[in-house]
Amino acid sequence: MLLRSKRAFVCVSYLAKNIFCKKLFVYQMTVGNLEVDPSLIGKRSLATCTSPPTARRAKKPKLKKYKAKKVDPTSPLGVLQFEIDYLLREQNLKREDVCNDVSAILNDTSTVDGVVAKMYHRIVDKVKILKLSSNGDGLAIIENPVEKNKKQVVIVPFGLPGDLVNIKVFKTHPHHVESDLLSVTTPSSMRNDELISCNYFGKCSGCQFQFLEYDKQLELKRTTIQQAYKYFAPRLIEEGILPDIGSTFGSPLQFNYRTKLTPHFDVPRKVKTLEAIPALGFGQKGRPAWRAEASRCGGKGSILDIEECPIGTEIINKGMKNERKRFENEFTKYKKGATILLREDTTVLDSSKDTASQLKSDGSTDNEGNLTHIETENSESGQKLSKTCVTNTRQIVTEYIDGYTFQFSAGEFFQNNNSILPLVTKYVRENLRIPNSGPDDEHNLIDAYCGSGLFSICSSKGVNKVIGVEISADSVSFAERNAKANGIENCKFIVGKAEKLFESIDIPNDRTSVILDPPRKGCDDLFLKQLADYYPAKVVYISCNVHSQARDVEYFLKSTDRGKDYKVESIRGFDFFPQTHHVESVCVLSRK
Ligand SMILES: C[S@@+](CC[C@H](N)C(=O)[O-])C[C@H]1O[C@@H](n2cnc3c(N)ncnc32)[C@H](O)[C@@H]1O
Repeated sequence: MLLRSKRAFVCVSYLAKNIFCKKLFVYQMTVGNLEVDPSLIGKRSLATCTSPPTARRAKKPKLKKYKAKKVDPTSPLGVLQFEIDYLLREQNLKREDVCNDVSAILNDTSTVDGVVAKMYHRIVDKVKILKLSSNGDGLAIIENPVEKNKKQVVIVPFGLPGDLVNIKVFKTHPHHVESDLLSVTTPSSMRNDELISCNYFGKCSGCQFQFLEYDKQLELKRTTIQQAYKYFAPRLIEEGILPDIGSTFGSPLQFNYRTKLTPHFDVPRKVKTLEAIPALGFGQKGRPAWRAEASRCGGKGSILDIEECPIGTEIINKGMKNERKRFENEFTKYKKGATILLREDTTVLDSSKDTASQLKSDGSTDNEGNLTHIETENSESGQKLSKTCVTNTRQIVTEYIDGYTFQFSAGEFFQNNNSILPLVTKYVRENLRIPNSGPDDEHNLIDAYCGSGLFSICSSKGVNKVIGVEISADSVSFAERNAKANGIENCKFIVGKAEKLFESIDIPNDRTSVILDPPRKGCDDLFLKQLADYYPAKVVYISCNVHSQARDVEYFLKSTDRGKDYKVESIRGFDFFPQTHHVESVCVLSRK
């Protein structure tokens, strides 16, 4: 009866060192209005029982232990730890003020379904969003529902600083909780929901910023870079040796720019044959309720069923439509989940010839088996172009950038927003110049992490020698082919880890600039040490993870033998991914 009325007697067994002296405390609690001795919670887990304790010696319950996963500090979860610390400092709080009793939730063996979890995972009204994380989520401070002297740091996706919101907390971590945004009661001055152009925005994990004016997005990305250097290059900040972070370069296209999308689907384990078509699209971000439009779309699973993506290019969206149709007919063949590749492929058309005869034979086809293509024009050169959508990872894709032709395997790395690439390659080229050099002075380039040769080739004019190094043999073979196809003879490419470069380097360091464009995890210390020993005239470091870039720049300047001889000339962001939180950062280093 008591249980029905949502009242339970919760026994908190306080497992002190001396088990014989174990005291059993009985606390009466009401779900959502708990009266418990807070000093007990947090020390041991809560165990519930429906009958009063007897004199018999209770069996020592096995407690589940919370195991924190090791995270790379420059990964989103790692960066969040810095963001929490900074937020706490601003709010005059300490880590211990916001720690959650995760083991109490883990060991919630209540017969009244998850009593402890229910206390933590509740609706909270009128939450003021204080900050934005680098992941594009709102951050706020709320009361701890169990330990009344404590608070909680809460992550609110789609919450903007200044918003007053209602949320539902659904997951507890040691020093933060996750929530869904239920409604915005008072909007932030930054928020303009009328700008949202996608039905799935607010539910899909792809975009975070569609409700922001573009200038505001660029400003926020600059803040992300500033914060990243604060967290990961504190010595450089303390010494005041970093330049102001420049304004972020915008993307010429703010929608329809992504030349690659990878929708996916899941097949539940143990299902032998699928009976209904699974959702095909992108990951869902929690269970938000703040946008009625989004709530109606995409289904309820962890993968949203997505028909169209406004940041994808036109041909990618056509390809997505074709592949969804094909999936409708073929889904029963799949035993496991999979990812579908959609990659834009471009052909320059000879206007004197028939278009159909110039199209490549492979690519996404419509219901009737006809290759789907669109015809368009290069706004700069006026060339007629045909676009198709490639779905086979091994197929060769062509892109035209800066007047050069690039080919690569559809499944290998290539930048995803070709509208911004001419701006980026120009900026990199200009910043590679060695100060006080004349046009006839020797100038060489090293392109570490060169992929299929984008920066090597776009910077090769007027340069004596370019050496690219790249771990993927496939990408290197394309880099070689691309140099040849563009009539470039001064580029040489090496397969291997970036540091392999220094094994047999034959170009003078004083006349050499280095391009670094590593993957998200950044450069290895070994590579940075060898780079400093090589002592190049300039370094241009391009990064898709400004946090690992900041860490590497501090390491290079402060922990390598010759790093102290360098200064940071400039740091600027490039917005490769409008509407999302991502930002690319370019840092230029030169000798003092
Ligand atoms: C961000 S991509 C840049 C590629 C190229 N600069 C571009 O813009 O197309 C990073 C590249 O580094 C390569 N890579 C990853 N780890 C590497 C390593 N240890 N040494 C050399 N290359 C590596 C990847 O295969 C990938 O092509």
